[in-house]
Amino acid sequence: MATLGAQKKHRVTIVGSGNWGTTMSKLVAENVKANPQLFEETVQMWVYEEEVTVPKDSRHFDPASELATKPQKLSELFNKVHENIKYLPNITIPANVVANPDVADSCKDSTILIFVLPHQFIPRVCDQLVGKIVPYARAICCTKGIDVSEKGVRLMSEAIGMRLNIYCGALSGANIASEIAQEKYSETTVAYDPPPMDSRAPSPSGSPNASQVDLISPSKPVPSARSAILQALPIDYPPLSHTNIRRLFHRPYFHVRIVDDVAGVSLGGALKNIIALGAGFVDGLGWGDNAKAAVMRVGILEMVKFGKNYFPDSSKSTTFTEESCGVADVVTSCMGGRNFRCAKMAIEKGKTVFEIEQEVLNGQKLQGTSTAYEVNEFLKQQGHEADFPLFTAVYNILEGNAKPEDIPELIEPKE
Ligand SMILES: NC(=O)C1=CN([C@@H]2O[C@H](COP(=O)(O)OP(=O)(O)OC[C@H]3O[C@@H](n4cnc5c(N)ncnc54)[C@H](O)[C@@H]3O)[C@@H](O)[C@H]2O)C=CC1
Ligand SMILES: O=C(CO)COP(=O)(O)O
Repeated sequence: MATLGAQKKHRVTIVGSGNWGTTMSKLVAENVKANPQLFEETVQMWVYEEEVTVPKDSRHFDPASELATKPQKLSELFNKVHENIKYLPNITIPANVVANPDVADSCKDSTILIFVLPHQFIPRVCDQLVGKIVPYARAICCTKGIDVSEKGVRLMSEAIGMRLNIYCGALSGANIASEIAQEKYSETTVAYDPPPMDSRAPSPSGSPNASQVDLISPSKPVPSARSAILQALPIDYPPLSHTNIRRLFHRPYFHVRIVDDVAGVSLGGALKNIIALGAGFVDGLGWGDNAKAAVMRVGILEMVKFGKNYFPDSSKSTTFTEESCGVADVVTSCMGGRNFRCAKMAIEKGKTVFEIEQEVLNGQKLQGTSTAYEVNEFLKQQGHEADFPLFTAVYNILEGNAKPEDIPELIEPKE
């Protein structure tokens, strides 16, 4: 690891390289370059390897050349042309992002792991990292989804943190990746609130220094199970204070607000994808903006209720209303998100959302479909399906048990 005198620098890995993952690599790479006292210049990006063929109109290759016609490994092509031609075409990514197809190698020695994978792949990828990362690494989950099992519901940040024994915060907001990649202004919400650590790990370079402690809310009790497994960041690293976390993500075109409500931020991102499917269904029927607004209103109420009911100690309803990760993300997702667009197209073309996803997304993944199933499985476990009529209606439409035309009746409060 590179050092600056006695001070080490944080090494950053982006775990994921889809549409948002690659966009995240761009903005983080710009920020590590702008903050060389805090971060190593090279940003690793784990690429789920696949063979790709360069599009005929690619700006990088002569269409007649062998490279333009022969399938190539996505990671190798990325490192050659500094563009993810499959998941974020026509956007140049800074040269300090290095694509790496080996997930353990990409995360080795990194103190900051940024997870940006479709949520269904998170458990398997984390399992490959167990025992392969530095024990005091910190993670931020930019994935939108939840983790449901017979034991109940967990945030993706919890799924990551518990598998890897590290602290994991969350980043979520009204963030359509292609707009951010083009440096169009948007806001986001970062929740970062690791439990306070009593002291920093022993360091050869000196005793713990209060100004460098990376604790954020000293007033919060440390849950004993978590404090037992979490390791303090060694003193010779810059603290991961809110200021430094903000330096990692904030750009002139990407404004960051930091909060401590990891549950609220994570739930907003996950649940809005179900609402966006509902909005797409009514838009696909040609019912117009009033119908869409009705679906959004009911969806927002269910989102707030879900947090209150199932994460009562950790989520705050104000996060949904005041921060980008709540109502604002519902709005943008119901106007231009992939879940909205695919649900709308499914109704217009008389196909299922799953078929449309395969046909039009070129490998990108919807998160609303699996989240609707996961939320429904959890609500069934609780016997609470009727308390969340929109979430239940979206699930039933996906399953073929209800029609989009039934939505007004399905979401009407029952006597
Ligand atoms: N694209 C967007 O506008 C935004 C996406 N997000 C969230 O970020 C997360 C990641 O989404 P994107 O980066 O957009 O991905 P994407 O949907 O564009 O791409 C799918 C990704 O999954 C990878 N993949 C396919 N099979 C895999 C496997 N078996 N194991 C591991 N990876 C595999 C592909 O290589 C690709 O990188 C999702 O939870 C999404 O909701 C959040 C904000 C904005
Ligand atoms: O999360 C997003 C916008 O904030 C992107 O939503 P989609 O996955 O529906 O495109």
